[in-house]
Amino acid sequence: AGEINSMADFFSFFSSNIETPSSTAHEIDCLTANIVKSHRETCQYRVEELQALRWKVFSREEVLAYQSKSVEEMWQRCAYRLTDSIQYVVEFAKRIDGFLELSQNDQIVLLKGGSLEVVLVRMCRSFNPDNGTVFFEGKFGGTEIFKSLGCNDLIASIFEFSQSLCALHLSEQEVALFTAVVLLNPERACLQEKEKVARLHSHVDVTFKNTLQRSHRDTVLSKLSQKTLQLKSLCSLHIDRLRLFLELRPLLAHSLFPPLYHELFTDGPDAPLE
Ligand SMILES: CCS(=O)(=O)c1ccc([C@@H](NC(=O)Cc2ccccc2)C(=O)Nc2ccc(C(O)(C(F)(F)F)C(F)(F)F)cc2)cc1
Repeated sequence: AGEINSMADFFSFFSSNIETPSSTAHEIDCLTANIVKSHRETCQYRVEELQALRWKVFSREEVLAYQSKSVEEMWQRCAYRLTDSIQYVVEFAKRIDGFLELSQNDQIVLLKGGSLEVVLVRMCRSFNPDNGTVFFEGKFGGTEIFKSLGCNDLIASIFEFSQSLCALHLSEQEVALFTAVVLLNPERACLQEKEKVARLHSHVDVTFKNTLQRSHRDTVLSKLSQKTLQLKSLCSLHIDRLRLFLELRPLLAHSLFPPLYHELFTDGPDAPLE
């Protein structure tokens, strides 16, 4: 142990031995309120809006029209839609207390690694489990409208994932906390201040677990950890398919996709998120 021969030693000894105080119940309640508020402000469509639109299902003709579109056009439409949703996730992240205090690099690492995962979790709110349809370009359609993408396995897995997530009947508060936990993942590669992200993550994780336990939904907790693994593989499958698509069309890539989509999902030269 360091000898205390001077005031400097005393302060260095003393400061290195203060336990970082575990967050108080008050801090946790503030964080919960902040995350739920941030989600509500950036969720893109409210659940009530999406449910009120469920009756709007694509007609046979509209389905055929989608199926006769080129691969390029369908990829472009999905990329634009996803980029739209990702912008809202970026805004959600920026409103989480502590996120903007992370280094710019770490903010980008967390968004590159987690934004699509958060979109796919949020997307389950626009999924109708009764007829297996998702809200896309103004109406509800099944996997058949994405046929010309040429990724039926990816689409099928995304729909299955949405179906299984719907079965958990997550409340908006649970979606807010779960997506914050997914986003603030300290295990993302290349984080500069891993401990800082880990502290933020643990605060949200504790909050999320407390919320579920208080509402006697502990079983959901065990299912969600398995969902997180599925989410990881789903997103890497999505990104692999995108890369495959882009590699076959190097010229199209830049003209076809919005810049943010490109920055997040290809390893092109990194540019800071606007
Ligand atoms: C994610 C947040 S939320 O639940 O609020 C929310 C849900 C659905 C959409 C939906 N909004 C539109 O369509 C916009 C609009 C409306 C009217 C005319 C034209 C345009 C939308 O974007 N769906 C949608 C489904 C599926 C996809 C897949 O790419 C994926 F992989 F994500 F699931 C696809 F592969 F299934 F296509 C990608 C996108 C937006 C937000």
